[in-house]
Amino acid sequence: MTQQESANAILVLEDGRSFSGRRFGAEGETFGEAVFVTAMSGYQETLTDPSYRRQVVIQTSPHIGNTGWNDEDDESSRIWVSGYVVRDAARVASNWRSRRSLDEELRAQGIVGISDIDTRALTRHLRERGAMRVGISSTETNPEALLQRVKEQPEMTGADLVGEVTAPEAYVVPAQGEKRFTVAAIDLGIKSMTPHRMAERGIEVHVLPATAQLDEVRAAGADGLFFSNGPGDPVTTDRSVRLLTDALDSGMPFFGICFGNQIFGRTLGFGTYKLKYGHRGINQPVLDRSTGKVEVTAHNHGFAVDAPLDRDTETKWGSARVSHVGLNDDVVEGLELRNADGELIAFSVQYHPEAAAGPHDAAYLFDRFVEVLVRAKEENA
Ligand SMILES: NC(=O)CC[C@H](N)C(=O)O
Repeated sequence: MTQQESANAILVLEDGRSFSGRRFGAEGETFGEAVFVTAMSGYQETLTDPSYRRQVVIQTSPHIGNTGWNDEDDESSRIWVSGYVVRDAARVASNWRSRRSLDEELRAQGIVGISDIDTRALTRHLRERGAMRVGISSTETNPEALLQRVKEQPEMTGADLVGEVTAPEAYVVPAQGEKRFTVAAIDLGIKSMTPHRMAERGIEVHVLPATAQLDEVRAAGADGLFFSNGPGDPVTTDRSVRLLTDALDSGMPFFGICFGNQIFGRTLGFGTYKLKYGHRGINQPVLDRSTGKVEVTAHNHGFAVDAPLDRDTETKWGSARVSHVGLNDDVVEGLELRNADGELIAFSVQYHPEAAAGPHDAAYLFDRFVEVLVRAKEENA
């Protein structure tokens, strides 16, 4: 079916604003939190990122689908977004790795989308009013009726979604080359590039379900603990805060990404809050305050840590501080914890050094983790 022949569809925001467009992907009706992504490439990685669970993703880049869908770039076993919104869906997929079109993949996975929407107007609306619930339907023609159902949907604030995305069983990603360390990576919605980046550095990664506690981390023979990205509100992560507290009490090195940064923040005693519309894209500038370098980074977060930028915070493990700051809005983008000797023992970033998709400026953070593991091993030897 060509785009011209495809059926009409509607999109309705919870504040009543509506748009009409065309069905894209599966036919049907879907709901979620409306969020916009500014990346101009990497839609396959975006769609398969488990952190987008229960979110309807709007691409600000106007042409989507040009490179089709391949068998290599998935960041997990499936598409997780609850809906997909684009301006102009590519009619022809053209790439040597493409196996099928984006529309075919969305349909095969039952993902409802909409195209031919004024995504610029929609994004400006969300920037002004903030992220909100949305519905998309190719079966309903009455926006008022869809609006009623949008208002019945749960909000993202308070949402506990990790149980819907975590691995049911533990699995191992082997180290590449000589094995130097073992790390237990708690799967809160992990992207496959993350264990890959560690494996490239000689780390054997034991990916554990989100329910894992310290005895399971120990049983894996872990030299260090890692917390992944993940969907939902960080206030729902008490179980993970307990695990991280136990791990830090036992002197275990820690590294966290995104949701992992928010959980580290809570463990250090900081609060979290919801951003007006979040950071989602692959060209967000961040300052590493320890080196003064600016890096261009991949982001996907709707919540952030509330920690002071101008002073250190004393904890029972040592001194905590904000290590990275977003240069667009001064949002906390990283945290670090140093012991009484000033040595780094645990750290995290709010953004995505695994960079799938995105620039590789922040890859040094995996090397930083290796340095922390090396020192901890030397001290325990
Ligand atoms: N990618 C992530 O880990 C996102 C963390 C959290 N769900 C947020 O929206 O801020």
